[in-house]
Amino acid sequence: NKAKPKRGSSCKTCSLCPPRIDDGFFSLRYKPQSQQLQDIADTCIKVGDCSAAKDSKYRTYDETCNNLRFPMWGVTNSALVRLLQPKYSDGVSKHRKAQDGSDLPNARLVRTTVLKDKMVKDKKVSYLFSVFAQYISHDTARTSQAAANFTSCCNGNKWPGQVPVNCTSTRIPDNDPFYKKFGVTCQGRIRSLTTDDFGCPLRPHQHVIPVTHFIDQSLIYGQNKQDMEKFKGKNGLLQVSEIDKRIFPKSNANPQAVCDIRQGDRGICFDAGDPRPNQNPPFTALVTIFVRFHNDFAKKLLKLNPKMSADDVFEETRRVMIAVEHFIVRKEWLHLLIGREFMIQAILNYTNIDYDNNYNEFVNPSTLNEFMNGAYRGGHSTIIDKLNIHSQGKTQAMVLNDWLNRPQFAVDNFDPILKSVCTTQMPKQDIHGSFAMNNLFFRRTRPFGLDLETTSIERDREAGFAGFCDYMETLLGEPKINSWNDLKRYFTQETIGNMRKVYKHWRDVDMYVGGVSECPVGTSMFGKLFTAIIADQFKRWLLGDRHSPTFKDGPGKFTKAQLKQLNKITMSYLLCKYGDKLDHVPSKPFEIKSKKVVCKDLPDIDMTPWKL
Ligand code: HEM
Ligand SMILES: [Ca+2]
Repeated sequence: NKAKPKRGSSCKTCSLCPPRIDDGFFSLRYKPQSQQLQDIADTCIKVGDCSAAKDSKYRTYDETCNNLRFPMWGVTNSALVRLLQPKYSDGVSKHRKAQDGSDLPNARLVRTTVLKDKMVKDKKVSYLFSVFAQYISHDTARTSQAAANFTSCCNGNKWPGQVPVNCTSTRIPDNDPFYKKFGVTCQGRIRSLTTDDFGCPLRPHQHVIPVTHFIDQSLIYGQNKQDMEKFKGKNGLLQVSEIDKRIFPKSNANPQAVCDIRQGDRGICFDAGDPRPNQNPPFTALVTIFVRFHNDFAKKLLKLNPKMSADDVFEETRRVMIAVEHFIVRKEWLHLLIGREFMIQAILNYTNIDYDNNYNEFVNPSTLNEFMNGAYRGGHSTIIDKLNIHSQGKTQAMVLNDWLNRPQFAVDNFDPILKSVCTTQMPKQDIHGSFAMNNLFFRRTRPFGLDLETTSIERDREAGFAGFCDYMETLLGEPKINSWNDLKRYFTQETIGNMRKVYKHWRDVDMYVGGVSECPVGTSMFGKLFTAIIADQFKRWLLGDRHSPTFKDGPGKFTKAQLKQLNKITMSYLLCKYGDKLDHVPSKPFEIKSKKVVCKDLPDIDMTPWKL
């Protein structure tokens, strides 16, 4: 069943892309790494005894002892892992230098010259795809910031001369096409935490994330047991808030500090296992759907088994929630991201969920630095600047920048948002970001804001990634790149021309910039490099998880009868059941052209396989 992609077939909107004469990714020399030895970053984490966790059906909350041989793999506050050694100029933490020893070109200049603002719509995929992509990102990654005051990173909006401690501010060129009008010469940013901050003198340093690396709904349940206790309610339920007779995530105890609450607003602000449930209204809506699902399933479980303890109801429901998240990734979502043919190559082709023997204790399930600070940030080009919402015969535009950290919009327009994300075409995953995200981001009441993609370039440099050419040659085994001309294998002429305006040498091109600019390969949304990194990452998460819901010898496996029911909990099921009152939803909600499901015709899942 090895489906072969047609050569250059995915260059639908980009007729100028080169044919992928190397036959796409099927000839990759790159192999997902299985690590026989502890990753060096593991030396930072000490984990105690795993005997209690060994046979438990349930994961620990910080994921310690998921892997019994390497019990620190993927746990909260552990370091990312790397596919390639970094190229820090001092071997430890300082930015990579250009080939001639000078600094790499200014990140904002690279952004405006190579990654230009433009909105191209995807013909196949709905905006819900992007919202779910962010769900996975908040489950598995988060840039933790060093102790610094954001406003101190620039001198007002002016370049401070010397970047203050713990900041990685970007100098905005004086002749910037947008910021010049406003006299802005600095974009502030706080550096991310590294192993050094945790007293672990790794050389070169590595970045640490404050979340469990696994796909495990930690964005709902928290990153450790103590966190979880904050969200656990009575009878196995999650604590929730009730607004206008509907269920939403728990209210935030510090709404003024966490949310953007303006005069006349209702003061709505939520809290969840990851602190970003309020970030944008469609995302808040998706978090709410999963919170509602937890409480509905938990109630049914307790009704069926009145003697079950509240703790068991909570744990079992969490286990189901995680399985549902995994199954949506495997069955409905991942093939749209990296292409079915690549899923097959990476042994990730699940269309029907059944037992497997895929767990491999030598696969490190940790989040890759190249994924978090590289490939997956490319997804920012799929963020919509405004979403048209149809409600009560009227259409209003939700301008995303006006509704960041203001979840009230999601509460007031819950079903209309769900309908809209299913029927709106997603901005295409490509070299372009939106003007709104890359000039106006978080502008609040100002006429200008931040540039999210400049931040991605800066995070690549903080991570010390080798250049794009090194990645292609060393990681993917591509032929040596000896000239700008050789880059024609991967980019359009226009992209190469733009790169040449800012980079002095082709080997200077940043990994992020090259990766996001690459023409797509096969039916993947990405080029070869980002496809390979993302496939490797999902392989780690799905195959390196002892608690995989389908691992046949695993402690977390479901019975056959339970699996049959879980197979029915699809994205359309969740929308129908946990939207407020939707009549119908698409049967494939991540795809624009999809048949309808009439919600009242959709049977509930049968709970009997959970009868004790
Ligand atoms: C409206 C939607 C979104 C907004 C407002 C948003 C905003 C942000 C912000 C502010 C950061 C932190 C930047 C930094 O300081 O380093 C970030 C990081 C990140 N974003 Fe997004 N993002 C959105 C959607 C997405 C999507 C759709 C994806 C993936 C396809 C994604 C993937 C990531 C990743 C991997 C990171 C780095 C890890 C982290 O800090 O969470 N984001 N995003
Ligand atoms: Ca997680």
